[in-house]
Amino acid sequence: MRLDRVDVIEQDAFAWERATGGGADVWAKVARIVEEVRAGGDDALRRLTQALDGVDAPLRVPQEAMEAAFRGLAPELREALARAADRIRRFHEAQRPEDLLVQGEDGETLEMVWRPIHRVGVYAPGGRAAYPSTVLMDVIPAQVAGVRSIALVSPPGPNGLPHPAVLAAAHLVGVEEMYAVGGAQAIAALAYGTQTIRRVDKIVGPGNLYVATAKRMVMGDVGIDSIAGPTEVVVVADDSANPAYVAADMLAQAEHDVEAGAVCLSPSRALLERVHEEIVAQVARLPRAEIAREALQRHGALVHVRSLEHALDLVNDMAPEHVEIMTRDPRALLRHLSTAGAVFLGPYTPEPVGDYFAGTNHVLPTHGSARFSSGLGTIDFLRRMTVAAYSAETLARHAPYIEVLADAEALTAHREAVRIRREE
Ligand SMILES: NC(=O)c1ccc[n+]([C@@H]2O[C@H](COP(=O)([O-])OP(=O)(O)OC[C@H]3O[C@@H](n4cnc5c(N)ncnc54)[C@H](O)[C@@H]3O)[C@@H](O)[C@H]2O)c1
Ligand SMILES: N[C@H](CO)Cc1c[nH]c[nH+]1
Ligand SMILES: [Zn+2]
Repeated sequence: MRLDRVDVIEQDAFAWERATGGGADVWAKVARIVEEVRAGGDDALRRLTQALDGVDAPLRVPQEAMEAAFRGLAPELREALARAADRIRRFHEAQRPEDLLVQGEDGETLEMVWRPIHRVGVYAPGGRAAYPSTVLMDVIPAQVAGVRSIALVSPPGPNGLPHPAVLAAAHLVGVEEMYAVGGAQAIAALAYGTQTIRRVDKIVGPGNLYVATAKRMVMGDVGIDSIAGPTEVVVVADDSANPAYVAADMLAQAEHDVEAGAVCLSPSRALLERVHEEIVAQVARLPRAEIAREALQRHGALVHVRSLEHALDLVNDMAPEHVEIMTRDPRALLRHLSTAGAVFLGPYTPEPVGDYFAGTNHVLPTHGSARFSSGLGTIDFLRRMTVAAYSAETLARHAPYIEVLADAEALTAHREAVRIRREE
């Protein structure tokens, strides 16, 4: 999107310039970092932290540092974090899935039971901004699921420790294991382990392109939640929308990162022109104006669509992280919407309510990965197992069919494992 003149484009000309998801350069750089950590362990981690974060910091964050940061927190921030934590906990408790038991017609029982993952690594970003809210979003669902071992990583600031608000949030939710390391090197350490950091079973949490690319690279050796990279918002608005609200919400995501994306789709050209004016006026007042401007220039668009239905078709193709619907009847459009990380309905549900306080999770799939994955939730920290139990009578009833199927695959030992029991 251009900011120096009104820039509204037609639907047919729209191709979303979303963050590339890394590209060959980022992929190659991240591959080098991951290999360096695998081969060099703690020494490599500290070398990379020195090179990329400009500080040589001990890896383990002492418990006292978290406690001291919590004690030093401004009372209003402490209260806001505590209230947000309660709300996030309640919504994630409500997500706990039930075990399933099916009593089969031949006497067998078939179950599906949920078990927590043993050990998870969670990432809280800390490069361009500090994210204490992400500590809550990562850690609380893991605790609700019953995960026994949680390792939190976040990049160090100039004093060698993560930002005080991140440390304080970690103390608030009872984190016992934290490391001052960020970027791709932190993801590699969690995936493969070092002398200090024990490897985990799954890594969750958002981050910049380096973090998101590293998660893609280690996936398979370790579980990951989703590709939660640079943030994105698509606002679907009609002529009843307030252009100042639309602009404010686009800027709220654009200020995260030059790779962030912000798009408005509307059948009203007049609204889009007003949104453009508002963006130009509002961005100038932001401390992070430079980041927001660059993000909008790279990945921003105001798109004139044929109808609201067409707007939703486009959204379902884009599969963005966040969708806001600011129309006369937002709920009526919801049933046409299938593919987004999180949805915010109506003029009084700006996306930052979900970033901080509603109780829904702000760790969400980006770069089109909402096509196949969802935002972080309690279920991401659980595994399911099926359980089958037969009696002798049940086995006798099923054996003829199993034996025929085993013969068809020429797997004689399979047939014998069943037949041997029929002869008891
Ligand atoms: N999708 C989501 O759910 C979600 C939620 C919150 C935040 N986010 C995103 O998280 C990101 C936070 O980014 P950030 O940069 O502020 O913090 P970050 O912690 O993700 O990244 C900082 C780290 O990146 C590494 N790094 C920086 N430049 C590098 C380079 N040139 N080469 C190699 N490594 C480098 C450094 O190690 C640094 O510690 C933003 O893009 C934001 O939009 C996404
Ligand atoms: N909008 C970001 C991605 O969902 C999350 C966030 C954290 N703090 C502020 N915003
Ligand atoms: Zn945000």
